[in-house]
Amino acid sequence: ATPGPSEDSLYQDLGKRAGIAEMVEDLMYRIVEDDRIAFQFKDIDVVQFHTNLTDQLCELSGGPCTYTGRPMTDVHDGMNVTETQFNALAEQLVLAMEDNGISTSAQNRLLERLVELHPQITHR
Ligand code: HEM
Repeated sequence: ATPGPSEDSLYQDLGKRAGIAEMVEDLMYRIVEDDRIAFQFKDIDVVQFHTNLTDQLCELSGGPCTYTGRPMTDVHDGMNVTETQFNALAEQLVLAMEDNGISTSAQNRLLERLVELHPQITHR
């Protein structure tokens, strides 16, 4: 879909695909240090996860990317992701964005779009 002006500006504010890739890398280091969620990620394909989450956030923010990973419901199926775990990941994402100098406004705009995915991720 053609991005509207506000979506396009979120993509810019996140530092385009390179900025998003950087913050996703930082997020991954944070995840393995967070006892609330690290266990869920112990067997993942790190490169695949990094590429797919970066593309997803790029597309979601209005950038010229296409997410080619699996549907969110399929990916998180059988993980029983709790509210606490979801919030822990969101918290680490905020801290990763903070580390990368992303404005509070851009952080909140991205979180708004991620909240829409919440039902597809938790309690599956
Ligand atoms: C905003 C919340 C979240 C988003 C946007 C998200 C998005 C994604 C994406 C894009 C992938 C890659 C899919 C693929 O490679 O096909 C993925 C994989 C994964 N996610 Fe999430 N996720 C979220 C929350 C969580 C939470 C809270 C957990 C657990 C605590 C979790 C656990 C995992 C695991 C373990 C994988 C790897 C699965 C595999 O490769 O088999 N996710 N997620």
